[in-house]
Amino acid sequence: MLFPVSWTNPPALPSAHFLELAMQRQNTLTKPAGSLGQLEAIATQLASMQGSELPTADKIHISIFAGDHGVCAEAISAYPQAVTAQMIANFASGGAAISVLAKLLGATLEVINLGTVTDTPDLPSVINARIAPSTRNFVEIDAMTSQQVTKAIHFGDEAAQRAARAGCHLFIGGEMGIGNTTSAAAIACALLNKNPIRLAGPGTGLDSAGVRHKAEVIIRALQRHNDDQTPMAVLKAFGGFEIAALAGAIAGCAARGIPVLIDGFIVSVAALIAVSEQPDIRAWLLFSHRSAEPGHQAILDALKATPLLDMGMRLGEGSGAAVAVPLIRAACALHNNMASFDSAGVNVGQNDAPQSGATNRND
Ligand SMILES: O=C(O)c1ccc[n+]([C@@H]2O[C@H](COP(=O)([O-])O)[C@@H](O)[C@H]2O)c1
Ligand SMILES: Cc1cc2nc[nH]c2cc1C
Repeated sequence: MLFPVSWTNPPALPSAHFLELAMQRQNTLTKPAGSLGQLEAIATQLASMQGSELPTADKIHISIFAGDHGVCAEAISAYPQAVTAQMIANFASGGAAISVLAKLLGATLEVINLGTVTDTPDLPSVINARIAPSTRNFVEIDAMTSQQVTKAIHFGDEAAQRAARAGCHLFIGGEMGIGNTTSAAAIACALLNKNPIRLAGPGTGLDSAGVRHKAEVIIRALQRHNDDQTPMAVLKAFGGFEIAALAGAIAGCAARGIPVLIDGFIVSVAALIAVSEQPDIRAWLLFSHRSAEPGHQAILDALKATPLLDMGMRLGEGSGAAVAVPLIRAACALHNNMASFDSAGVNVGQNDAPQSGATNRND
C-alpha cells in the first residue's frame, strides 16, 4: 500500500495575499492598533488559510481516533485498557466530554475505531477502521508493522477527506487510547533527543513512583529502537494507531487547505511527526491549549507554538481544542463585524495613525 499524496507531498502555503488584506482590515477597525492582541492574529491567520478576507469557524469537524497500546503490558497507565473500548461506546452515545462540547459548538463528531483489545459491537455511528486489537509492546518489538503505519495514515487522510467534503472551516483531531501518553512521550524523546525523565508524566493519573517507572520503560525502549530516528521509523517503533492516524489527518487537512486546531499532548506529538515529515504543514496549525502533562511544553517549543489557553486540562479527546473554539469564533466575529474608523465616523489624528499590531503567537 502506498502513502496518500498528502503524506508524500508538501502542502501549498496559506495565502500571503489574504493575510495582507486581513491585516489591513484589522488596522481600519475602531480600536487602537493591536489592542485585540492574540484575537487579531487568529483572525488574520485564519483568513490567510481560508483564502478569504473574512474568516469563519462556523463548521467544525471533529474526528476522534481510538486504539489500544501493547505497551500497557508494562503497567504504565492508571486505568485498564478496557476503558478505550468503553469510551468508544460513550463517544457514540453522547456521554463523553467531547460529545457534550461538540453538541454545544454545533460541530460534526465522528469516532474512528482503529482497534481495541476488548472488542466493541459495531455501532452505526462509529467508523470501523480496525487495524489490529492493539499495537505491540514497543519495549520488545516495533509497535507497528510498516503496513499498519500506512493503513493508519490512510484512515487519517480519509477523515480529512470527509472534513473537506463537508466544507468544514476548522478541523479538530482528538484521541482515546489507554497508554498513549507513553507512546507519545517515547516519540517526542526520540525525535527531539530528550530525556524520558523530563517528558514522562502522570497521563491519566500515575503517582510519582508510577511516572518514574514509566520513564524507565521509555528509556529501555529507546535503547532498543536507537538505529533509525526518521519520523516514520520512530512512529513505527512506538505507535500508536491513533497517533499515526492523527498525523495522517493533519497532513491531509493541510493538503486540502483546512486549518487544524491542535489539542493537547498526544495530538501535538502527532503534529510533530507530520511537521517533521513536511515542515510546511506547520503553517496550517493553530494551537488550542497547554496540557497539564508536563512534557507538552517541550513539544510546543519544538513547534514554536504558544497555545491560546492554559486550563490545567489533560483529558484528550480533542476537548481542549473544542473549549478554544468560542475564542476563535469571537476573533472572527470582531474581525468581520466591527465598524471601521471611516464608517463609524471616528477620527484618528495624523500622529495616531493605526499601525499593524497583529502579532502571531502561534508562529
Ligand atoms: O491530551 C492530553 O494532553 C492528555 C494528557 C493525559 C492523558 N490524556 C488521555 O489519557 C489517555 C492516556 O493516558 P495514559 O495514562 O493511559 O497514558 C488517553 O486516552 C488520552 O486521551 C490526554
Ligand atoms: C475515563 C477516561 C476518559 C478518557 N478520555 C480520554 N482519555 C480518557 C481516559 C479515561 C480513563
